Amino acid sequence: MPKKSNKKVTKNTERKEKLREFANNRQTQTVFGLFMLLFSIFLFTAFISFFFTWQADQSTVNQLANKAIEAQNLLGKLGANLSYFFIYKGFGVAAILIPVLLFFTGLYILLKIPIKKIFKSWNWGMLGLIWTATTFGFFADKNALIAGVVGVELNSFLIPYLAPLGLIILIVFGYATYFVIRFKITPEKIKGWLPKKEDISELKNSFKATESDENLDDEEDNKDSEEKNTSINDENEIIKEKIISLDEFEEKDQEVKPTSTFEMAVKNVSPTIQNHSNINVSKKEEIKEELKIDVEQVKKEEITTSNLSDQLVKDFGEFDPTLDLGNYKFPTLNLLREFDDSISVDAGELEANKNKIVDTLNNYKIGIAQIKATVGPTITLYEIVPEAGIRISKIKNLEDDIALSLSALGIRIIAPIPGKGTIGIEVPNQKATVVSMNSVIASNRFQQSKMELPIALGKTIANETFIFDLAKAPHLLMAGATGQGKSVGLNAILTSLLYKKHPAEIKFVLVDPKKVELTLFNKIERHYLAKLPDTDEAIITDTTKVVHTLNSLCIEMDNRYDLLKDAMVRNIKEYNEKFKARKLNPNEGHKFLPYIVLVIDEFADLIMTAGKEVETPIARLAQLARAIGIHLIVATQRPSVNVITGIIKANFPLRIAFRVTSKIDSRTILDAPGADQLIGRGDLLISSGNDLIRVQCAFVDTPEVEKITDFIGSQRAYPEAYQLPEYVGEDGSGTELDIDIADRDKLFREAAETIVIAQQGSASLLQRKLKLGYNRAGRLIDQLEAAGIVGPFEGSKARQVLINDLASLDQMLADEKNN
Ligand SMILES: Nc1ncnc2c1ncn2[C@@H]1O[C@H](COP(=O)(O)OP(=O)(O)OP(=O)(O)O)[C@@H](O)[C@H]1O
Repeated sequence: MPKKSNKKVTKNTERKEKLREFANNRQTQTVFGLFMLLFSIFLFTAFISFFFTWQADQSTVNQLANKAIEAQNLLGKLGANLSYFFIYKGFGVAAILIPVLLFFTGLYILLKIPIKKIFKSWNWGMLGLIWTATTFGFFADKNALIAGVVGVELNSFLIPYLAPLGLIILIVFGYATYFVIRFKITPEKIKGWLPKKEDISELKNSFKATESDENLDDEEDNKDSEEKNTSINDENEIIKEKIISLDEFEEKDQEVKPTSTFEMAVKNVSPTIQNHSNINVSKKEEIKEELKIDVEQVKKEEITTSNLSDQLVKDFGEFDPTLDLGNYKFPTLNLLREFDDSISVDAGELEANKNKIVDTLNNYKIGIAQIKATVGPTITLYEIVPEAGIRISKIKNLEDDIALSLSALGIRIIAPIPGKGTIGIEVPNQKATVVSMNSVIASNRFQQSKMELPIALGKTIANETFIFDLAKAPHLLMAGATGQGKSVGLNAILTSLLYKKHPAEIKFVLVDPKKVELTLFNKIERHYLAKLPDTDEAIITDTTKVVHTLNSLCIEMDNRYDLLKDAMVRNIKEYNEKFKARKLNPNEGHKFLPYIVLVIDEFADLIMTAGKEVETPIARLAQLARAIGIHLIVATQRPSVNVITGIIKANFPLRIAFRVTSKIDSRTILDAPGADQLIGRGDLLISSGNDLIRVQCAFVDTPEVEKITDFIGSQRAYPEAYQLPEYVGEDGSGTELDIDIADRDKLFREAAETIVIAQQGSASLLQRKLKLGYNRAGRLIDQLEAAGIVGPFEGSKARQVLINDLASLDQMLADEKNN
């Protein structure tokens, strides 16, 4: 029962919410406002017309449906009937107020004047209606056309109680109250409208400017003649002079500055002032009292309680970036395969391993006080507490001996386990359990995570789902020997993001030199991928394009920083929040910024072919892009120092190592050994700063990725992939060809011969044969294309060579020279 009532309540609130949305919609308001406006004009016309045609139209009353009857009213039968209802049956002449009120209501709605004002007008309007009807009823001798039934009835009701005189008093009181409250008319205000005494005296004063001193003196003399002697009078004269000039000084608002004579006078009279100060002060007060200040009523400035952005949010709600693909459905869990995730390590295996560990250690005289096993999906962690006085390094040195006695690969000793005070020995299970992508995606940890870019990588040794936030990472470096699970790991990362982020919130830039690993994601190009303008494929497989894309991302980064600076925020999260709250104007170039995740598979290959050209923009992005939402995931097979250079390493604090072949490789990636002792098949170590965590990567295979990309790809998409800013190479090689013969590279002829001999139009051939850098080789190919020696760019295929042999080439170049 309570559930049912809860449902009812939520339904009701939903309905109310929808109604409120509808009412707040600006279109609804405009239509309603217009209707009010026009309806008021309709009523007004009908009412006026009614006063002239009411007699003729009497037959139409209540005969709306009767077609035989015609109305004289300008607005037909409906006008006649409405007028009859409002005027005759209602308020008489006062009913004119109704269209007036409707008119202002419509106007208020159209101009978005707060609803409070509309209610206020109607309150006063209704009061005015009743009162006017009552007044007309009284004076028009209960004529229903003038006073309406309401006016007549009110009169009939009130007169027996108040008698006509009482009613008049009541009516007058009513009007007076109306004016006092509505227009704030108070006795002071009325007094203020009358000409003031002070004004008159001021006028007089101005006429008698010169005489005023004497007059004042005379008055004083009369009043004080008995008390004061002549000397006082003389002194008073001087004092008066001072007072008047002081008043003038005050009146003229400092127009007249105290002059030296004035100062002199003050000095001269000062002793007398002291003697007769009482008289002088009271006189001054008298004069001052007469000059009362008329304080002008300052109109209260209208203020709005909400600013523009709040108003916009109120009217249209927060900006919703997902609205363009409002019906987008996130991939469902059933697209991912379910495995039997239950870990089955039999007790015998655990006991046997325990005994072997204890025996091996005993052989080296290491006593164990305690041993505990934690069973994970692929390995079991045996935590041992050695007896007091045993050196940890002694156990660490026995790694190989323990591995030998357990006759198992991938034994790793963690001595001590950070924060635990025990020594860990990781022993692979005989039967590893596959961690399904389904289980990690379905885990509460992932589903309820509030991270910006949550990634469910797999399960830890304690069989807990391991999640990290790519936004905080902020870049990820992955390395591992071939066949150890890197591609699966990349797919797991991409899948996690696809399950959590709407296409409006994230875009991927995928670089796949192997051309086969990420092709499945082509299906979601228009949903999730970003690409350079005027390129066909969103997934980048060609080194030139990689360089252009990386530089384009750098431009995007700079643009985004400009936007952030404009918006006065520090990172993309704050920026997007501000944009959603409609505090940033799209007309000033602001837009919702999706996260951009750049995934590079096979980084080693890129460094080999393009060297500095990729390293520099990658380092720039890695250093600066974290705040503006561009994150890098770089994977490589070859974790050698010339691939993972110092500068790259320094900017990729989060690193994942799958199994590698040597300790040196492990150190290159993780700055620690251990990756060489992993067992492969998705067994990985992830390091962020000092911590090394062993995780079994979730397994997602190609059919699953295909199902997910099919699911997303079949839905409505954006018209095109997210466009990255255009990048034109320093030499313009991004778009244009070098046509001018004079600008040709010195090695042009040599390059042409190499290409013609090999009959293969590729930049890498030139790089190898002529020992050139990628840039120069690329430029040469462009020049060869402009000269008509090689054909246009054909994606992954080498360019066609248009000259068959050296003789034809010589001929062609000679012709070119002659021309
Ligand atoms: N998490 C995992 N769980 C179980 N098996 C895995 C896992 N990851 C990888 N494997 C197994 O390892 C094989 C190779 O994985 P993957 O293709 O990802 O390796 P790779 O490192 O990308 O290799 P290459 O560099 O040659 O592309 C997979 O076909 C799969 O059988």
